[in-house]
Amino acid sequence: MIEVRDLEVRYGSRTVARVPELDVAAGECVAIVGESGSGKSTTLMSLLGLTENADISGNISVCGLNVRTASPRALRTIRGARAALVMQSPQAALSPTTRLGTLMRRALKLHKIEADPEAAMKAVMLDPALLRRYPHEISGGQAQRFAIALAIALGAEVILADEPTSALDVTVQAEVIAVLRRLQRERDLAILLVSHDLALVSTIADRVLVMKDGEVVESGPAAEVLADPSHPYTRDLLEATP
Ligand SMILES: Nc1ncnc2c1ncn2[C@@H]1O[C@H](COP(=O)(O)OP(=O)(O)OP(=O)(O)O)[C@@H](O)[C@H]1O
Ligand code: NI
Repeated sequence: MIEVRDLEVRYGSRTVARVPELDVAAGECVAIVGESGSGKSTTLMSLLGLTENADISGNISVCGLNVRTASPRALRTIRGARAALVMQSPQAALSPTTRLGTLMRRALKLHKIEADPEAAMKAVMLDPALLRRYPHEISGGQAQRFAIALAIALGAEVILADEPTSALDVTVQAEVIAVLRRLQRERDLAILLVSHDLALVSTIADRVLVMKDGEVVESGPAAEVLADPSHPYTRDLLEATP
């Protein structure tokens, strides 16, 4: 579902992310971990062509679409429905004056998809009654789960999730991860997850990429990398994990 080769993202003369190889198959979860500023979000956003003012080179394919050469229209279809982005603070991306239910129905109509909003809410363990609320009336974790519910309703095949980096949000993250994990199994979703939290990643990811200063310093099966890290940086990251 995701195939990346020789990706390089630059802002001006500065290379902020270099990813030689990144593949995510259906039903698989790949996590990008690394400290703040290591290039995780930049990598994720570049996969949907959402990095503004960045110079990008390399090959990016998402749901079979060549993201770098695709028409704006083809890109919109992928972004809106087939590959869903779950952001660090999804509330900011939702219209503040529109109820969640209206938002979901509009998105379904736009993509000409028939789905039951209440069933989608239940699939992410949210009370369907929340559909009557406005985005500012729900918590950050609920907003992230709503973004996933929206993706589910639209029939997304790929989920790109950028986890909150605040240490205070651990329980919220665990909630969101639990939902993703179940959906991955039930719906054969391809998940690319960005996180700074190795403990969390170890519970869901099949494979891990460890980034530092824009470079992938280590990658491989999650169990192997986390049990026996070969790079000193990964060892430090693990030691810093409670
Ligand atoms: N629009 C931009 N213009 C210039 N530099 C940017 C831009 N966006 C990000 N950067 C830089 O790219 C680097 C990587 O940022 P990125 O947001 O990808 O890190 P991250 O690993 O996601 O960090 P965090 O865990 O804090 O979210 C940082 O040094 C950041 O300052
Ligand atoms: Ni980030």
